[in-house]
Amino acid sequence: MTKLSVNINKIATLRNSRGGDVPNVVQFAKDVQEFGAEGVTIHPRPDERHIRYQDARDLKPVVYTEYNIEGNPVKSFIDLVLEVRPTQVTLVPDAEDAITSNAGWDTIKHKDFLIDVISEFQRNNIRTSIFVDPVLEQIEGAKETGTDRIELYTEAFAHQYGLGNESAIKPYADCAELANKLGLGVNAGHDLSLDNIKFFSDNIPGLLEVSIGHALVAESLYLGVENVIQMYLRKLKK
Ligand SMILES: CC(=O)[C@@H](O)[C@H](O)COP(=O)(O)O
Ligand SMILES: NCC(=O)COP(=O)(O)O
Repeated sequence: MTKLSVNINKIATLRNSRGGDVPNVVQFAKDVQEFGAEGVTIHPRPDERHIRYQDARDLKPVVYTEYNIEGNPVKSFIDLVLEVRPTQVTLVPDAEDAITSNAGWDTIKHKDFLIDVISEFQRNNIRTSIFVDPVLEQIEGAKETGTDRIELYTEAFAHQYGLGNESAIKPYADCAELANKLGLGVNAGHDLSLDNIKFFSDNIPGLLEVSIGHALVAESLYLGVENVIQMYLRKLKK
């Protein structure tokens, strides 16, 4: 069974755009779990433009499913994760000015750094995952770092599948197979959506978890807007 972890970064983005506390990210995390989500993911960045470090702390007591914190392991991020102690930390090599994550780790070049950071988290009983492109050498490199899991970066698949290219699944399926063989758990995320998730999960062996945020929030808007407009109209009726 593949677990669905809901990335709530976009909820924080919406909140921050008005400066208040609407929508409330803690309440949202409680609600998505009530609705069946099997995990909550956040991706705090150093500029705190969406999820803030304080949100990570505030969410800890309410996330009773899997709590996954993603991010680039700069010192402030490492300190935060060690303080909050989520179920899982996912290491992502995103530049500070990147709009969103845009590449996986070079697990060969950064092997020593990753070994150090991963062992520190594991000593503190935090499961580790590292964000990787679907390249076999990178999966072999990931194994060398001692990580518990990998997260396959699915942007390329999502883009190609949207254009009708089903063969874009192949490198992901091959990498998942290799990871299974090497004893690495397999997660996946980025641009997964209602359109592509079934095909993706049907074709990836041993897929343990997907984290989905951007599309899930956009889809929730589209699928909820009719209901909300009707509710307003009912309240406006004299
Ligand atoms: C690693 C990954 O793909 C996601 O964490 C993604 O970066 C979501 O973050 P944003 O919501 O900030 O785009
Ligand atoms: N790890 C991927 C994630 O958390 C969500 O990415 P996206 O669905 O917002 O692209």
